Order: sequence, then structure tokens, then C-alpha cells
Amino acid sequence: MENGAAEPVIVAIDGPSGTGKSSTSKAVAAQLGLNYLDTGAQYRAITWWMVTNGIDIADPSAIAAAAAKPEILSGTDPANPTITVDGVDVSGPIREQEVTSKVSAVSAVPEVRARITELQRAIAASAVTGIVVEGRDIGTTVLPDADLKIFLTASPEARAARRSGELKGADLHTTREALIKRDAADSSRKTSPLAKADDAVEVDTTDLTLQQVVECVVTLVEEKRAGK
Ligand SMILES: Nc1ncnc2c1ncn2[C@@H]1O[C@H](COP(=O)(O)OP(=O)(O)O)[C@@H](O)[C@H]1O
Ligand SMILES: Nc1ccn([C@H]2C[C@H](O)[C@@H](COP(=O)(O)OP(=O)(O)O)O2)c(=O)n1
Repeated sequence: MENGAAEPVIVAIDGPSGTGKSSTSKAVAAQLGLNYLDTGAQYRAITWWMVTNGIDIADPSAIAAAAAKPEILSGTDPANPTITVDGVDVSGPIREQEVTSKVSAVSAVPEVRARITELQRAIAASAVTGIVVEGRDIGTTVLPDADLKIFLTASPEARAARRSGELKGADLHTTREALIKRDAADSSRKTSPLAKADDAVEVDTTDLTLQQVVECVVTLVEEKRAGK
């Protein structure tokens, strides 16, 4: 560019639960001075609103009819990501078991996806230096023209061990089964399922430290920026 400012860089990071998307994306964004968007938090937030407002989660038409109602706002500073619904900070409640067990059903409803996808594209378009966006369908559907697409994987055992660690010693077997069930639901839904984009770089994080994954992604972004 004539004024010497770099073009905004858009990085899409997708993959199943517990592969390290959130931790990697936050660290990469912080290191490169980019914004950060956790799209799973948005789907969790709309699910929290449905539960709180007594919408029947087993009824996709009831979810669809309510999908436009909540106002969901995401703060995209990687050092302090925030999420509010109608002005209420929901960062705690959206991580609770009730939301986790219902989020796949809510996020499978096409009207929910259309609404949230629109929010995601607007946030990405307004990021001045660029943004790291993490989720399930970012590289395939939300931002198919992203500069760099990463698909993180890890064995179910590694993912369950990471999640049980977070849940303070939750039973490993139960955590593993719940993860597998949620991934299967997210991968098999009709509208923009969890999938690797054809042009995504796959990184298996099973035997890598978080630092190694971050370094790998930062290097890939820098190579892209250098036009390699
Ligand atoms: N490469 C890694 N090695 C070990 N633990 C990791 C690694 N990447 C992430 N973690 C840990 O695993 C847990 C889940 O990571 P998170 O980034 O939330 O995954 P996701 O967003 O894909 O669900 C977190 O506690 C995180 O610190
Ligand atoms: N882009 C996205 C991101 C998340 N979702 C749905 C499917 C996921 O099971 C839930 C929660 O995502 P989240 O990234 O918070 O899940 P984990 O951190 O991996 O437990 O949201 C989605 O459908 N599309």
C-alpha cells in the first residue's frame, strides 16, 4: 500500500473441541497485534439466551423464530475477550454444562447460523490490522477468502485429558464420550458442519506444546505476509 500500512490479515482457525483453537488463536493474535474472535462463545451466548428465556431446545422452529432477538456483542482484544447478551456479561454462564450440552442443537439451526455468521463477517471486516477467527466453519463458510486457514486436530485422548484438566479432575471417560458426541453432532449437521477447508493447513497438536503450535501458526502468518 502507498502509505506503507500493511493490509489487514485474516486468519481462520477451525477444528474439533479441545484441539487448542482458543489458546492458540489468542496467543497468535496477541503476538501479531491482531484482533481475536471466539465464534464458539457466540453460539454459546445465543444458546444461553434460549435456555434463559425458556425456548424449547428440542424444537428447531422455536429456536429459529427467536434467533434474531438477542443482541450479542463480542469484544475482540485477545488480552481481554468479552461477550455480552443484551448488555449482560455471560462469559461465565456460557461455559456451564447446561449450555455445553445444548449448544450443538442450537447451532445446527440455519437461522441461528445465518444471524451469527453475519455478525462474524461484520466484525472481521472492521478489524483494522486483521483478526484471528476461531470456530468450526470459518475457513469453509464464514471467511472462505481468509489469508491463512488452519485446521487443528488432536487425538480424542489428548483432547479429553486437556478438557478434564480444565474441569478440575472431571472423569476422563465421561469427558471423552461427551467430546466425541458433540464433534459428531457438529460434523454431521446439514448447515456448515465442522470441516477442514480444502486449502487449510492441518496441524496435529497431539504431541506439540501450546508454544510449539503458536510458533507454527505465527510462522505461517509471517510467510503469508511476506508473500511466500
Ligand atoms: N498443544 C497443547 N498441549 C497441551 N495442552 C493444550 C494445548 N493446546 C491447548 N491446550 C490446553 O487444552 C485446553 C483446551 O484448549 P482450547 O484452546 O480451549 O481448545 P479449543 O478452543 O479447541 O476447544 C486448554 O486448557 C489449553 O490450555
Ligand atoms: N464456528 C462455530 C463455532 C462453534 N460452533 C458450535 C459447535 C460447538 O460445539 C459449540 C461450542 O464451540 P466452542 O468452540 O466454544 O467449543 P469448545 O471450546 O471446543 O468446547 O458451538 C459452531 O457451530 N460453529
